[in-house]
Amino acid sequence: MTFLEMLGAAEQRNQSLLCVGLDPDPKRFPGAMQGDAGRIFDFCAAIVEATADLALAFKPQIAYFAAHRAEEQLERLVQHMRQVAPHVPVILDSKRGDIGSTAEQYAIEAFERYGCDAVTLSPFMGFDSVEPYLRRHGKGAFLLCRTSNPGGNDLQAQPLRDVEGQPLVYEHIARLAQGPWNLNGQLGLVVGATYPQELARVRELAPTVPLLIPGVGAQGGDAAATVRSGWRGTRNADGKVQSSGFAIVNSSRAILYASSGDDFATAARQEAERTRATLAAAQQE
Ligand SMILES: O=c1ccn([C@@H]2O[C@H](COP(=O)(O)O)[C@@H](O)[C@H]2O)c(=O)[nH]1
Repeated sequence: MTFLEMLGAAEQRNQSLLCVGLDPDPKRFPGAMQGDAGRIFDFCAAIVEATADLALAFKPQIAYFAAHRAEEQLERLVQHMRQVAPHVPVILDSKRGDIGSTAEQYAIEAFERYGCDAVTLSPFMGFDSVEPYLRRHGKGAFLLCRTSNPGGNDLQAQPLRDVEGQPLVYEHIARLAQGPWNLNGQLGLVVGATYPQELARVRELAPTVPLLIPGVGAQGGDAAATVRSGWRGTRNADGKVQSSGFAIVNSSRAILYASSGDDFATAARQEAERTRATLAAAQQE
């Protein structure tokens, strides 16, 4: 199964646009786990188990593992996801971007070492830095396009004077992903929920690629506006997904730390259910 086939199947099965982000910060762990980086696997596994039937995708952010020398726990976590949620694709958020020979190694890291289905990439170094991932049959890649942070506009909203029509940088990235760079048909874009107008513009320029959309929850992005701007699927009269719109709406901290008590997994499930329902309601509008 390709990444996009997995995504479509997960959307149907879990009736969800919600990506559960895994950003484990031991300082925020509950009770006896607090401050213990050796419990990263246990914390994340509990979240995965609690949300396996609610998630369209899982997105571990590699920095939260590497910072605590917990790469081996990330390996175990992805294996655990395959056991308890084999239908949910895993997107490694590592935002890699380097020359081709180094990119080959990063592709091995994402797809072989960790066994993920997709990876996030910076397009800043150009096509040859992205190509090694695109040569992987069925594997997904998401290019940073219009990111959710305030500084995203510093570079991404600059006009490209030498390119026809003088598009903004993020508009150019969207066109490349929709067209010439999309070698294996599995390329997508990262666009922040915090900028719904830019999200709508990216969707206009790249109507069929998957959009990974962080920024709802802790960053305050409007979940309903995100669906209106970024989702292009359809539902039948019963409300079931008919064709996938490939909007993958990520929330990390709001779900992970919904409670600081021993009920953290139950609270995470409730927050994931709430967010999934908000997204689903907007799909009916
Ligand atoms: O533009 C971007 C790209 C990536 N991220 C990542 O998504 C999550 C967001 O976490 P929240 O707790 O839901 O705010 C995090 O891993 C970021 O590294 C992003 O926020 N914006």
